Amino acid sequence: MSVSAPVIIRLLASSVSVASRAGKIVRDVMSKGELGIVEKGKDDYQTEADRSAERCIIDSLSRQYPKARIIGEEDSSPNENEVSPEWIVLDADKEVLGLECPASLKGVKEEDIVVWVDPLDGTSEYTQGALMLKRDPWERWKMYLSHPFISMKWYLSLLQSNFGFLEHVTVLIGISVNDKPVGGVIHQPYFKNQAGSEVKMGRTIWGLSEAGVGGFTPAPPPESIIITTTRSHSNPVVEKALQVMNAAQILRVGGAGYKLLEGKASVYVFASPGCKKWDTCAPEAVLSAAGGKLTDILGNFYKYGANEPKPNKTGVLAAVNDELHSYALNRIPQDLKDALANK
Ligand SMILES: Nc1ncnc2c1ncn2[C@@H]1O[C@H](COP(=O)(O)O)[C@@H](O)[C@H]1OP(=O)(O)O
Ligand SMILES: [Mg+2]
Ligand SMILES: [Mg+2]
Ligand SMILES: [Mg+2]
Repeated sequence: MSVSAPVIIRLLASSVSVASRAGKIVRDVMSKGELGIVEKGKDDYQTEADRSAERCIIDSLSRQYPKARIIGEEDSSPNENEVSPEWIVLDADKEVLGLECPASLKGVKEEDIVVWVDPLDGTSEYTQGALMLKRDPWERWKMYLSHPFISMKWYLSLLQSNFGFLEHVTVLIGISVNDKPVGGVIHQPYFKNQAGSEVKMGRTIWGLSEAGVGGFTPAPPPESIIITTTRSHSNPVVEKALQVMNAAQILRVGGAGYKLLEGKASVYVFASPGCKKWDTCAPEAVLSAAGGKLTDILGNFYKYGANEPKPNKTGVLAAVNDELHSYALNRIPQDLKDALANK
């Protein structure tokens, strides 16, 4: 790797490479079928894929950037014996390495950086996707019975969804400096790239403040207001904030990363706690590098320093540009904003 490139560029390039490897781990765990689901809290689950992908990312990055602070959702403490050597990725994406570093980021030191890692965003959709890979209806029913958190309504909607919701799953690596997300990687393990008759799985998107985005072409915003929101963590306040938007359509999809990428919506509204710093750091970096804005429901930016609280207590409001962000912010009633702020 070019040691002359500024550390932000090198770290972003390393993150692009390791995110793809983590995506392969996510697919491999699914293919094996042993998900190892652990309940961390209400509506909050972890699988073998979350744990292994996190070890792959944190071990790979911390070996190369020991002075950066790296925080992962799953809190898996490094244990040399358990890390498979194939999970250590030391190469770096060539396209990102060749980027011109913005002047404001050239002087950033490794110790100034905080990295927020969500090894698998969209865990609900991932576990539900596993059901759909069971072709035998009896096997599928038995697996459903071992997923006590999937309601019958969801099970029926899954049966209609054909491939389940695996496409909503992403791997998120967000890079912050001075509390601000400046670089982000969003990898989609289940994105299908059609090359002739061959299908290659996986796509990686990156964004760097003042430099732009790569790995995809941001679509122009739809002409009418299309909102995206949670499909698995809704409640009456979340619904109230959606009703006031006067939207032409509401798309309910899983994961924080996928909502920002989907391209079909222009605003993301989630008036509830639940998302954490690792859910929003990478998406905020990519969105803002593409000209968008992500704040809480009150219009304040979250801070991404290592000692900041992890939960995004006051929800998420994101839009593809400032104008739509202001529109959505002004529509949310003050009493709803106050209720979230005082929770
Ligand atoms: N109540 C919650 N408990 C735990 N995680 C949540 C909660 N609400 C949101 N999240 C996280 O934010 C992501 C986006 O939310 P949603 O899919 O509901 O729109 C989820 O995929 C989940 O990330 P993760 O899957 O990494 O645990
Ligand atoms: Mg989780
Ligand atoms: Mg997440
Ligand atoms: Mg996660």
